[in-house]
Amino acid sequence: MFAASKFTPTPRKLRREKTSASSCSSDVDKDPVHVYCRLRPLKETVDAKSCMVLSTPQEICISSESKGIRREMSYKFRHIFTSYATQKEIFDHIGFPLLEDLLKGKNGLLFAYGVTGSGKTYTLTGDRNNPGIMPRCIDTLFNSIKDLQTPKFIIKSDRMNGFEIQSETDAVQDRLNENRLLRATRNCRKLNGDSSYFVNEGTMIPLVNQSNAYAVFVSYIEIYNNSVFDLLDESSNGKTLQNKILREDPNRNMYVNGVVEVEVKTAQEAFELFLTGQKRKRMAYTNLNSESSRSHSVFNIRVAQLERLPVDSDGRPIIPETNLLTVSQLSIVDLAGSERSSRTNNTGTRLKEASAINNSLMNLRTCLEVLRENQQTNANKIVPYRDSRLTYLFKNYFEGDGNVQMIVCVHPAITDLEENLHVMKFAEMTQDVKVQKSEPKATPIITKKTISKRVATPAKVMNHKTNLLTNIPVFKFDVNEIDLCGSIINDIIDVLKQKKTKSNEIHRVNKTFRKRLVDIDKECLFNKAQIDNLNGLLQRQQSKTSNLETKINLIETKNGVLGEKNKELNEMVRTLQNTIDEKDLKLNQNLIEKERTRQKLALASEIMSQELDAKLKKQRDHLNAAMVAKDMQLKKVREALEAEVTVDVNTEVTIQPPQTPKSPKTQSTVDYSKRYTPRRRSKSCEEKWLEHNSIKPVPLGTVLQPSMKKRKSVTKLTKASDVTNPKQSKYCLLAQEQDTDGEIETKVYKGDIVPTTGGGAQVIFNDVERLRQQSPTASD
Ligand SMILES: Nc1ncnc2c1ncn2[C@@H]1O[C@H](COP(=O)(O)OP(=O)(O)OP(=O)(O)O)[C@@H](O)[C@H]1O
Repeated sequence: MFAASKFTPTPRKLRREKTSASSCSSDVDKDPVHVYCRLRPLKETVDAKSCMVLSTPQEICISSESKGIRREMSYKFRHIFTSYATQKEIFDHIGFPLLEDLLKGKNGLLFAYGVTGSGKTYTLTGDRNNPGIMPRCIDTLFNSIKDLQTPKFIIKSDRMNGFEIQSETDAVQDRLNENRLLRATRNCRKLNGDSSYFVNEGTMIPLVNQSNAYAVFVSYIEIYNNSVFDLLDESSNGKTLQNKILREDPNRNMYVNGVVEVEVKTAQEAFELFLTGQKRKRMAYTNLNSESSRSHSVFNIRVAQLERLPVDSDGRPIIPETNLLTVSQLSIVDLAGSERSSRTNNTGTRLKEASAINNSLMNLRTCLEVLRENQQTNANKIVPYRDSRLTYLFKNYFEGDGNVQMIVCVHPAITDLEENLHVMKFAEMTQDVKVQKSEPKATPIITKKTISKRVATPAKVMNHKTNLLTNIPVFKFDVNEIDLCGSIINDIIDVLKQKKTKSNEIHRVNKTFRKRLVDIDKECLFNKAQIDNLNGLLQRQQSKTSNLETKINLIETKNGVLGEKNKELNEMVRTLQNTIDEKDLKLNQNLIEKERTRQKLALASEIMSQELDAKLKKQRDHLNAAMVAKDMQLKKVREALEAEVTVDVNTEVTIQPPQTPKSPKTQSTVDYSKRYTPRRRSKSCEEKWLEHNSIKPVPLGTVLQPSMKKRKSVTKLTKASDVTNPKQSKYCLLAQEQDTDGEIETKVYKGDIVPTTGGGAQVIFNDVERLRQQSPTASD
């Protein structure tokens, strides 16, 4: 980006010497940074009054009142433009001198600084009706060099801050290529008539060196979020612009690597390019400016000057093998406005942009402060140019390779006061910084290719010879040694041949070297992109690894805790296992014991069952015998009853149900003891007696009589139903006999009639009453 010429690298050492020399040089060789101030008209929407008054064209007075305290401050600048100042006035004061210097081969830097919306873009660019400094510079430049321009592509940018001079043949070839490209792609560089900024007021620089041929190149870059982008880069094809890197050339001049530098031959072409770049520039709506620049933009105009080329008989230029090339550059920088987020209320992307803008402006301020301190106190502090792209790109200017000018734009409303005070303070301080006066530097350049045979003319040959004959050894000869002339001429021819061969060889080597350099540069870019990718990958991997490590640590800690728990549980399991084993053992023992007991019981039960069987058999036999005896007795009782014989009352007559021997094996076992349990009749139930008398009983004649309310008296039991009648529940048998005294004794045998299962009944005697009459007179 900075003026430089190839093939004449200044060693770093020399450069350092120069820097130190410059620092020691007297103030006569230095120029202070020229700072101008421009007040813009008050915004219509703001009803605030202006808080600034011009005391003189160089001094501005700012008054403010806060909390009842009135403050007044004044700032001095090289010149202050009021809000009535026209764009032309501004150009005449600032742009014109810069342009003059540019055509004299001197570099210049003009930057506009100020709060957002203060009129920086307006001042530098302007609008259709009021073109700013930049379009006026372009216009004036082309007005001045109109007929002094080199044919296109004679001087060609190598995109590494250098230029090369081409032969006319190569230039023609390039021109054809360009035309072909324009036709094929309808490139936006093709003139489309949009000359929004085109002004032609005919302004010209008067004393332009007429013996030089000029070539003008423009480039347009922006620094957005501290990254550099080429606004004329057509390769982006509407996609996102590629981030460019800043480099130092062999002369330690900063430049944007690979930036597109377009050679323009008319002002209109330059405007077209500017508009193309402007469309790509990042602008956005903010609370304070509807079209706020979100980046710093730099429009570069480079002028390359060659000694005027001779022309052949056809009027075509004759390109010498070497020539002095002077390159100068004017950088017009539209800084993004400083802004306070409290006023803009920016968020998201806008806020990020604002932060990048403020950071780079702050760094610009720091650099200038350090520079001033170094100059004023002879200190040797490091100027932090590298901290932001903006300052790094322009470091050469501040170190003395160009004229630096600043225009401070101010909106004089009270609302902007606080921010304006900061701006003014900085601007005033900047004036104290002194910059080495820049001098034009002409660099010898070797033509890229040998002169085309087609354009060779005697004039050219002469020129060619003149160049080649420099540094040729001097051959002296005497007229007496005229014979030697032939050999001397041969020697001269040899030397010339050698020189030409060498020159050709150098050119070839040079060409190869340059090609290699370009390749290396491309490789470097590619490698850089790859390194960036790899770095990104590495960072991602590193963050992944650290995440994983954290996870592993956590897992290990958990694992340790779980291991401890596991140990405890294992211990518990072992204890429980032991308990289970012990219990199992006991259980087994119990089972064995139980089995033994069961076997014993089975044996005992077998024995008992045998014994019981034997006893049962014995009892059954006994009962059978008893049954037989009973049956016999009953038979006798029946016979006795039937024969109306007196029953032996002492014998209890019981009709037993038939007894079946109990056998455990017989299923139809009947529990007769239960079945034949005498049923007790309810006492409330009235008892009915069956009174069994003799045919003619003797009257009882006793005071007490047997208690039988209801009775049925019979003398003979003829049929079973006499007894089984269910209404009768009591039976009594009256028996009378005479004792030894001749007294009649009546015995009443009482019993319950109990029904039997066979449908019969049995009488169970349970009471005997003896009734007897005794005379009180009878002797005992
Ligand atoms: N001197 C002036 N005369 C008339 N209009 C002006 C002047 N200065 C600025 N303006 C107008 O003010 C508005 C904001 O100006 P401009 O865009 O130049 O501000 P800026 O400082 O570049 O802002 P930012 O830093 O946000 O990009 C524009 O509409 C512009 O036309």
